[in-house]
Amino acid sequence: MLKAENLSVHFVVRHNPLVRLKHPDHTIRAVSDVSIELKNGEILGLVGESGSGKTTLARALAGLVRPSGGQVLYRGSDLQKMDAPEFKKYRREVQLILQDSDSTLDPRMRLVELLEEPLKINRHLDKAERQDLVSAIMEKTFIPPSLAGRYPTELSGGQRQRVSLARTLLVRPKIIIADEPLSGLDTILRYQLLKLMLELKEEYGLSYLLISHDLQMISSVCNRVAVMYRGKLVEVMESGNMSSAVHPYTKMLLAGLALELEEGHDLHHHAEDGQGCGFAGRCPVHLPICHQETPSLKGVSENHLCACHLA
Ligand SMILES: Nc1ncnc2c1ncn2[C@@H]1O[C@H](COP(=O)(O)OP(=O)(O)OP(=O)(O)O)[C@@H](O)[C@H]1O
Repeated sequence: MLKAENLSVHFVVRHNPLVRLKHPDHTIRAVSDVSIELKNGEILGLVGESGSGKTTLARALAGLVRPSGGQVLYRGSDLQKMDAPEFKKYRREVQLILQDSDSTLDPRMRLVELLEEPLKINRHLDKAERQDLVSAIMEKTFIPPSLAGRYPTELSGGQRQRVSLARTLLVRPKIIIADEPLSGLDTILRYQLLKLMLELKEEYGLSYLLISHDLQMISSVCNRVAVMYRGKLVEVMESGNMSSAVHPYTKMLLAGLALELEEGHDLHHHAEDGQGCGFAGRCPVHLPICHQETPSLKGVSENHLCACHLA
């Protein structure tokens, strides 16, 4: 349904001496040669530590960042070749919810206005019809009517995330890309929001790309999980099969170890800046070849891909 084919997104940063030090060609390779498909009705999880390129990949899939190489295909159509009406439809059908809902909600608008806004932009409805839809979505997303007149700063983090979800649903998307939708929420609120998202998936016929640092949470709700490290996919597998993870980085994530970084570890140094596997320097089982050749993502069993020389 939504496909990245050999997708790369590079940022050229000319005036930052620190970037120049780490990337002599001034280029940060945030996403490098990524191929993955979100299938119709699927919940696909994307995990990886900070700086691994998850948000950049999400933004490219949502049409917000132009790829440096490769393609994004939506129902077989190349995003770069869509005309304006096609692209507008695409932007409506593929919605991105960001981790920081505070920045996407206009602080000058009351909750009810925030919910009416996407209906004004995307649909030709009169005031009464808009109000009916707003009331219905508030009920579905458990936003009490008593909050209708509040501003975003007068809402809790969990309420703001539900408002973001409600705004997104009002434009009737087919795909929701949710970038850390649960971050900043306590355990109970995380569980409630996740449960709500899953219930609404069936009702609205949605497919989800869920992005998170939290492999445990992601694997408990997703059909498949893609693991990203330094701009590349290192493993893609069915989430029911996580115990057969092969890549040493996925194993570290599963053991809850990978986010425990050694002091001075450079998260933002990307694999393509040197030769070999980007994980070799941290890998407990690396071989000489890991420092010489970049492993490609290849099938290790049915529906299971891994980029590791040892796989
Ligand atoms: N607009 C930009 N200009 C320059 N570099 C960027 C830009 N956006 C992202 N980057 C860099 O690209 C790399 C990947 O960033 P990205 O935000 O995609 O990672 P992430 O995995 O989503 O991280 P986090 O989990 O912290 O959100 C990082 O090195 C980041 O500094």
